[in-house]
Amino acid sequence: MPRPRRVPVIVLAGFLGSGKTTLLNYLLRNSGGTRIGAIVNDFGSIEIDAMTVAGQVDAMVPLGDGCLCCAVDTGDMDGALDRLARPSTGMDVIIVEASGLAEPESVIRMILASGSEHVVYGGLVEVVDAAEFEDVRMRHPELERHVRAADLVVLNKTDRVGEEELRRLRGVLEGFRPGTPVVAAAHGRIDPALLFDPVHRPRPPVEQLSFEALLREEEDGHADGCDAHCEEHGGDCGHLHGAYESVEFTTSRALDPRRFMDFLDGRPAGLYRIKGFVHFGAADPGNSYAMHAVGGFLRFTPSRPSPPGAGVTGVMGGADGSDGPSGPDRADGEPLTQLVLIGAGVDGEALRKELAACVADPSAGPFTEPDPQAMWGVLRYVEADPGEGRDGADEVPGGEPDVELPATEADFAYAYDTCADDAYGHDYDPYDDPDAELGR
Ligand SMILES: Nc1nc2c(ncn2[C@@H]2O[C@H](COP(=O)(O)OP(=O)(O)OP(=O)(O)O)[C@@H](O)[C@H]2O)c(=O)[nH]1
Repeated sequence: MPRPRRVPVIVLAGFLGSGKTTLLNYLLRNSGGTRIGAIVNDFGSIEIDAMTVAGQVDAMVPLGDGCLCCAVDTGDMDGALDRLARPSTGMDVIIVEASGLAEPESVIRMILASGSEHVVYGGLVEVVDAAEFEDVRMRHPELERHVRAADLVVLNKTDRVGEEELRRLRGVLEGFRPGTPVVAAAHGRIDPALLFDPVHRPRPPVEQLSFEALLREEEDGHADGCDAHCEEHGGDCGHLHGAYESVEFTTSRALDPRRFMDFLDGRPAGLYRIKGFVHFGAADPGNSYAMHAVGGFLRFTPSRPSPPGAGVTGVMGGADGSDGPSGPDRADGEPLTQLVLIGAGVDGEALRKELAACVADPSAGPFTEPDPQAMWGVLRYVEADPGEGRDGADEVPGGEPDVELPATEADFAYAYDTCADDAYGHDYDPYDDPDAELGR
């Protein structure tokens, strides 16, 4: 009897904010005819990554809160794999996006141990943030182990470092495990054939997987999720997520852009990652923003309106034809602000209070006159979605965003364009530019 066709399962890992979701979305947009199923594991109960991926993928299963690698009960993962891989779905490949704090080896072990006869482990892709790698590995040397376990290393965010630094980093990464391909990329734009067509891969990942290393760890008693191990070690299992906590913040009321920018400017050093969707109500009624902070990096991306009828869960339901980040909405169609903040040694309660203090004055209704000046602080960090488009056709950094700007404010549009032109400069300040000040 012929063996059933088995769908390769690729693990996409990398530290917080390194660009996993960006890369996944790029692959989804540029997959040609390949049918991709995605399993997304968010660290934090608001599934921001899942929201960003849904709508672009053939089938997506969010695995929700907490680190996949900690799950003692692997039933969710098994169920998701089996559902996505069963022959009736016609799936060609499944990508598991691990949380930014997951132990990739644990996730791999889960896949290897899967009871599903329809899947086969397809390799580990480790995404490395070129701009943050050295700082992060000083704090978390275990990152080196993650890179060593990879079958393909994507050195992402190359646009944020100079050529010399890039060469140096490439050397460092190649040195961890000589022979493992290191691919440089900006905005996760790698050749999908590196992942989807094992025949054309530089090295077949399944062969490259170090079963021995995994088995050795298993013998060391650190293989079935980390909970028991964590307990034994007083909560410190050496896994990255042991030191981190996530804080969620949701409000249906608009944020005041000035207060919110003050909050971001003064964020505590341990608060490494913030992601989610923000709306500023009267200050900018035409737009909601996807926002990302990674270390000192901050970006707002105008998000597309949710598809009609998406309701409270936005685009979480799966393929819906939209092709960009789309924020969550309340049942009445008004946008929601939803943020996940992830950090080490942060005071969650204090952060929530500070964010609550950023809520705009309720007397300013959602659609009163826009206040362009209030938005200037935000606009300094706005860029169009650079991952947009297929095959790089319209992937001009800082290109014209596909969103409606406030029609009443030509000045606002001018400031917006000018900031967007400087999307990668980080230091453009409309306050310093007399020409930009009122768009004249
Ligand atoms: N400049 C620059 N920014 C990038 C690049 N890749 C991703 N980003 C931005 O980095 C931020 C984080 O990217 P994500 O793809 O969400 O990172 P992630 O690894 O999925 O994040 P977590 O799931 O929180 O771990 C977003 O603002 C991205 O637009 C890149 O190559 N260059």
